[in-house]
Order: sequence, then structure tokens, then C-alpha cells
Amino acid sequence: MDSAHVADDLTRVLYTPEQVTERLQAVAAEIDRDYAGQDLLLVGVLNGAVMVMADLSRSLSIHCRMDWMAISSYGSGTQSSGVVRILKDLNTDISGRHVLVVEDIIDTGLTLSYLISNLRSREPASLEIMTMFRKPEAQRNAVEVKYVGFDIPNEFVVGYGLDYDGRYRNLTAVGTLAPHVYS
Ligand SMILES: O=P(O)(O)OC[C@H]1O[C@H](OP(=O)(O)OP(=O)(O)O)[C@H](O)[C@@H]1O
Ligand code: HPA
Repeated sequence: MDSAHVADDLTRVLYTPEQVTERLQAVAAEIDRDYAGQDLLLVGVLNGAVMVMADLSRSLSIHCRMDWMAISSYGSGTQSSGVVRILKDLNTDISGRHVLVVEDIIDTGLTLSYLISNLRSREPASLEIMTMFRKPEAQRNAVEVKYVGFDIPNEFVVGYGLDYDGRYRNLTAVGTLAPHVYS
């Protein structure tokens, strides 16, 4: 059974909305500096990266464009299915473009290792990754990430775009769910 209010289902807050915003602004400052004078294309990975993309893009002062891909490797639970599928491709031809992939979380690294090799074959001028959260297991798939918001423990987390069974994306804090949610 879940509670009436989304925040009541959290058992532990890992990051408050203020901590998320502060870290995101620091990352945006790095991106502003690194891409100064370049025409940047931000590629958001639906659905989870919607919040990060909205806040990151509005914290940048450089010019940027945005496009979206939808990729799925998780069903309705907390375990990766191990099978990555493209549900929606980019509208933009990225060849010769400076591309920054924007993600909410890298967990096993499976989604991004697939996505990066797919995007690399389209011959962008540069291709980097920004993720708001990264778990330790991501190292196993050797995904090189240029910008990381927070390295987090290997626990299932929700909020700030991250869902459990489609819910909790609208939580402004990030945390772990109480056991009653899973029962
Ligand atoms: O590193 P991995 O183990 O591959 O996990 C990371 C991916 O899992 C989540 O997406 P999901 O497939 O759940 O879709 P969603 O963004 O719509 O929630 C998340 O947004 C990442 O894209
Ligand atoms: O910890 C997580 N939470 C929500 N979605 C996810 N997708 C991969 N890992 C996670």
C-alpha cells in the first residue's frame, strides 16, 4: 500500500531539493566553461532525464539545442531487464555536432554503453555524458562519464525524475522507498 502523499513513501532522503539544485548549478558552470563558443546539442534520455534536462538547460548560459531519445531497459521493477531497446530516436542528425547526453542515473551502465556506441556510429564532433546520479556498478560497463552530479550507494532510489513502477518522478527530493511500497 502507498501513502496519500508521495513524499510519505520515502524512508530515507539522500538529497534534498536544495542539494540537488546546488550540485546541478556547479555542473552547469563546468559545462558552460567547457563548451564556451560551441553549439551544443543536449540529448535527453526519456523519461527519467526530463527534470535534469529542464533544470540543467536553464542553468546554462551558453547556446544549446535539445533533442530526446527514449530507451528502455527496465520493466516495471527495480532490476534491469538486460535488454536495451530504442523506443524513440533523435529528430536531429548529430554528425559533426557537439553532443552531450543528459541522464538521470547510471546504474548498471548497460543503457548508456549501448546508447553511446549507437550515437558514436553517427560520427558526432564530440560525445560526452552528464548524469545526475551514478551507482558503483556502472564501472563494470566502463562508461566514461564527464559530468557526475552525485555518486550514490547501490540502492534503488526515486525522485527527481527517477521512478518506481512509473511513480515518484515528481518527488523533488531523492531517496529510498519504505518497504511497504514494494509489498
Ligand atoms: O545504467 P542502467 O542500469 O542501464 O540504468 C539506467 C537507466 O534506467 C533508467 O531508465 P528506464 O529504462 O527505467 O526508463 P525511464 O527513464 O523511462 O524510467 C534511467 O533513466 C536510465 O536510463
Ligand atoms: O535506482 C534507480 N531508481 C530508479 N530508476 C532506476 N533505473 C536504474 N536504476 C534506478
